[in-house]
Amino acid sequence: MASKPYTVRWGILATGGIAQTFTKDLMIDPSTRNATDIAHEVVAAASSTSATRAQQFLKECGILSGAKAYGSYKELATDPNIDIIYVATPHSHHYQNARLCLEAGKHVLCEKAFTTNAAQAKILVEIARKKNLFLMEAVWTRYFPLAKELRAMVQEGKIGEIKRVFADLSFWNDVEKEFGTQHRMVNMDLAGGAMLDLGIYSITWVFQFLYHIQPPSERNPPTVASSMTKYSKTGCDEITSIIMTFPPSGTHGIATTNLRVSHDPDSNGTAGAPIRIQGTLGEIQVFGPAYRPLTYQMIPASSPSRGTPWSFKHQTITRNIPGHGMFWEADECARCLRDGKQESEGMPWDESIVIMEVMDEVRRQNGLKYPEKIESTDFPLEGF
Ligand SMILES: NC(=O)C1=CN([C@@H]2O[C@H](COP(=O)(O)OP(=O)(O)OC[C@H]3O[C@@H](n4cnc5c(N)ncnc54)[C@H](OP(=O)(O)O)[C@@H]3O)[C@@H](O)[C@H]2O)C=CC1
Ligand SMILES: O=C1OC[C@@H](O)[C@H](O)[C@H]1O
Repeated sequence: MASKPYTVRWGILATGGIAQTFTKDLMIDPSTRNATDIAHEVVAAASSTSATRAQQFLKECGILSGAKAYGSYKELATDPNIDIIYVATPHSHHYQNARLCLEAGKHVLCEKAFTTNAAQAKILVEIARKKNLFLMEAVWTRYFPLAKELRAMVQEGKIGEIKRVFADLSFWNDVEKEFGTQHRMVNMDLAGGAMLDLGIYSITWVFQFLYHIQPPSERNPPTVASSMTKYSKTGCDEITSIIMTFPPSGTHGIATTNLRVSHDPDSNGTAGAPIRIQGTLGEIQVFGPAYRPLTYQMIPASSPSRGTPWSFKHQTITRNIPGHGMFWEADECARCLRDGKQESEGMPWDESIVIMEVMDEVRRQNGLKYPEKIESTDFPLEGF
């Protein structure tokens, strides 16, 4: 007889767009993705606005009874019936909100970008370590079966020695009209800007191959060269391009993001791959927005002078998703809790910190500072 699934009780902190997408994904029967060992239950949600808003959120997510609705994040953090809290506030608030939950003894899954800077990330990790709690940055893309499959393929040398990764996540926005000055995408008080919101996915694609799957002795932080163009109305970055060089191999990762032109200009994925993983035997191209990869193409290297080694077949593979795809990271959290792990192998603490350090360095090189209050490591602060 099959054993009972390990059930995790979730609390949802904030009621915005991604909180809703994530919560709806949690409600999908795990067996639809062949997961029978774990299960999820949403037991509470909190809104900083009001308990009524939290109640409405639960209803919108299809949770009609049983779950608690709180009008403050503190009440959620101290609810003894919750195992893990999903933090879904703007970047500016992650440090304060995740720390609130950790200090109250809760495991935490915190949206990307993890914090506004590496100093804040290090403190969260230290608290989790000392309190024996699970903590993970919600880089959901890494838990897609497609991403895992590609990491395994590249690690086993399928495309030869890896030399370079290009990754872009950019959207054709009418920035002034769509975001104005207050939207979280451009608001400096909310740590807005292209890099922390979108560029982090480009960086994560580079890191998966040039850092994460490297042998431990060769897993080193990259040197960084970068350029940023600022949005004249708020001063956040609207275009950021980063070249990372990873020692000792000297491989290059080029991560780009842009709020004014798209990685997918015709909106149907036919204009070229936003992600290219290049090895000495060929390359893998990944299609779909960098956060939600759906299709990849394997292209063996070939040239008139060197011929075609045909180490693998030219092929295009699409992996369909039974939902939005955020449940895979939630499943990972459940398995880590079940197995007593404090961090996830797919997005380890050290890597979240190194990525925050890369983004700190890019901001330093380009003179981008967020307001002192949201870069502060003081806790607790008024207004969060
Ligand atoms: N993984 C993914 O695919 C995605 C991740 N994200 C990440 O999720 C986070 C939230 O993004 P998103 O859901 O789009 O944002 P929204 O603006 O839709 O929601 C943010 C929520 O945070 C709460 N909040 C608390 N304080 C503030 C404040 N001062 N200003 C605004 N909101 C506040 C609010 O909920 P309440 O009033 O209930 O407290 C609000 O609804 C970001 O870190 C973003 O990078 C975003 C989109 C996709
Ligand atoms: O994480 C994200 O992915 C989807 C984007 O549209 C969103 O702005 C970003 O926060």
